[in-house]
Amino acid sequence: MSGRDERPGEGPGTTDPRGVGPGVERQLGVGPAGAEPATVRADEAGRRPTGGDPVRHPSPLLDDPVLEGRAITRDYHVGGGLFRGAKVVQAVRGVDFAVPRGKTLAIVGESGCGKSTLARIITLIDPPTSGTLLIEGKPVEITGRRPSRELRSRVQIVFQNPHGSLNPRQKVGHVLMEPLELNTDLPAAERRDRARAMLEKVGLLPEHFDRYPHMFSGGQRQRIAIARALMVNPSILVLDEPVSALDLSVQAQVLNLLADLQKEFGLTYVFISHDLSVVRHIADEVMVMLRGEVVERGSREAVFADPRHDYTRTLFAATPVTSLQSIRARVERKASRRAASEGRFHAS
Ligand SMILES: Nc1ncnc2c1ncn2[C@@H]1O[C@H](COP(=O)(O)OP(=O)(O)OP(=O)(O)O)[C@@H](O)[C@H]1O
Repeated sequence: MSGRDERPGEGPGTTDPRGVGPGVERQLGVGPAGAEPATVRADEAGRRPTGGDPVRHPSPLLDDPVLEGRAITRDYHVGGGLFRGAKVVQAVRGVDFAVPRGKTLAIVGESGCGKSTLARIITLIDPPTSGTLLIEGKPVEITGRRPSRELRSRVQIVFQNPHGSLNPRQKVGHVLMEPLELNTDLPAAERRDRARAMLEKVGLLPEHFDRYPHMFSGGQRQRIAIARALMVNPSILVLDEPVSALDLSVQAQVLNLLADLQKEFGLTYVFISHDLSVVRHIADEVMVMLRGEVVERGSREAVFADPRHDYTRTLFAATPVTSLQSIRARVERKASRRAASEGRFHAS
């Protein structure tokens, strides 16, 4: 999704990474003359609102959801000053979703459609302006108070950029143990054991505990970020473009790892991506967003086989959907071309 880096250590309960947290927003909310803020859609390029009900394909996945959103809306108040009212940007509008345990909901849509905003709401970083978020069947209160430690540990997030999301000054062991320090009362020895075991779960080695993030490749760093997210035993993982900063062959490895971890821990994923090849590989359910609203939703098979909303069709037409096998084949072709040209170089 966005190319921006998330700050290290950011997690549930912190303010918005762009610096407009709920507190600041409240200050911006009312202009001096008490005028109502002007309300605009997230997209201000003069395009028409989408309107209408979203296309809903029949979905077998909606029973017993572990994560549910009902009519979630998020407004941001921007601009304004002493003599001007703030403008309200509706980043997310009336969004409903439901994901059962152990399944993957993919959220797709172009830049600015509200994917990150929704991710921050689901991970309890940012409260919705209205609507209800339910985690494991329990509604999350929007009271302005920080959600409980227990609740925050149920949902964790992995960001796009493994370089930006790991503190370069902290050893991997520290990076992994930090969420346990913040969210649990586990003794230090147990925290260490759990961190070493988690490194193995994500395909790294226990001795990597004492190394620094810069000593790892991009794919390995994303494995570290995944391990950190799993340290507090979450039931839901929000994966915000988790492989888009990686090379194609590494993408496949990380996606396979995510699939294995999902099976092993019964994890529920919310997978945010603009890459339809990846979505086709990993999603059970697909939700297409446009300008803050859901325009189409359904099982992966239904949405890919029969996209009904004009926007979904345009999105699919603009992005050729390739299978992971064909990505791997492309990578292998590239590698063998490289090997052949190196051979020529050495022969000359
Ligand atoms: N903190 C904020 N303050 C003001 N406006 C914001 C804020 N966060 C998001 N927005 C606006 O809300 C809309 C949705 O943004 P969001 O980042 O959720 O979209 P996105 O689909 O994740 O886009 P991208 O893929 O580019 O990150 C955009 O118009 C954006 O400018």
